[in-house]
Amino acid sequence: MPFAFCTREKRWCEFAEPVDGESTQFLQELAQKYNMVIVNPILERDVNHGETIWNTAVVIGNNGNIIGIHRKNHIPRVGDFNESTYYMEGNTGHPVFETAYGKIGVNICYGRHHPLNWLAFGLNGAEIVFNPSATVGELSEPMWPIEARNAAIANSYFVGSINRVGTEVFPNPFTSGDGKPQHADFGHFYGSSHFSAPDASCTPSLSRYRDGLAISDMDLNLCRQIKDKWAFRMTARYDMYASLLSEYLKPDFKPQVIVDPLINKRA
Ligand SMILES: NC(=O)NCCC(=O)O
Repeated sequence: MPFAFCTREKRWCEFAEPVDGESTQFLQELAQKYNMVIVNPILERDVNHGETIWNTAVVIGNNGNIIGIHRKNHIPRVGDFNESTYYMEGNTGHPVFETAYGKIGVNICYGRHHPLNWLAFGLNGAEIVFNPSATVGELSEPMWPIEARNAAIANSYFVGSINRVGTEVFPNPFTSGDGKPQHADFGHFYGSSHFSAPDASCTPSLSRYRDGLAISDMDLNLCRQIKDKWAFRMTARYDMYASLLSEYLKPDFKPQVIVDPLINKRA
């Protein structure tokens, strides 16, 4: 489907489909035929819950079976990414799917800006986290080579960064409350898909302008080897952060700031 969430027009909901809908069925056949695990990002319509719309990744096993789903946790409210008009934050947590080829998680698009989102897939044992994205150059390109690579290092797993390629123009111009004149062009989806590894290595990126297929070997033993070497999990001090977060969530939270009693002395 077009990445039409910029428009806020509800007609694009017509593209929504159930988890086992047309696109999943199409990919189920391919998964079985080619012995592949496939991540299928869809606009999900949940008919059992009042037609709720979600941004969902369906994970299909190499026997063509649906292993499970993950719903996007963090919904952007930036630039033309008016996705909150269509769906709410996901309710599936941070599932890791144990497949024939490894334990995989899916951090959907804007979730890559949230280090705790990456962490949670790691805590659940992910060996590869895929980040299917639709993002444009003007907004996020400077961040693109950094965030996933950093997540791979910090969490001792591989990351697959996947981005849409090309430009989309919509029938009706839209605005996004950012002072820019109305426009119908969403901007350039800059592709640049690649894989990052826990040892900080990274594959070359695919093109910014053409569709492509990235094929990469991944030795999943590297996840454990890097954990043994760097011990990030063992040195992480989760207890300290858990207690800070639980304090932070309280309405009467006071930031731990110690003011220099002499701060104004030279004024
Ligand atoms: N689709 C989506 O979540 N895009 C947000 C933009 C970004 O995170 O770069």
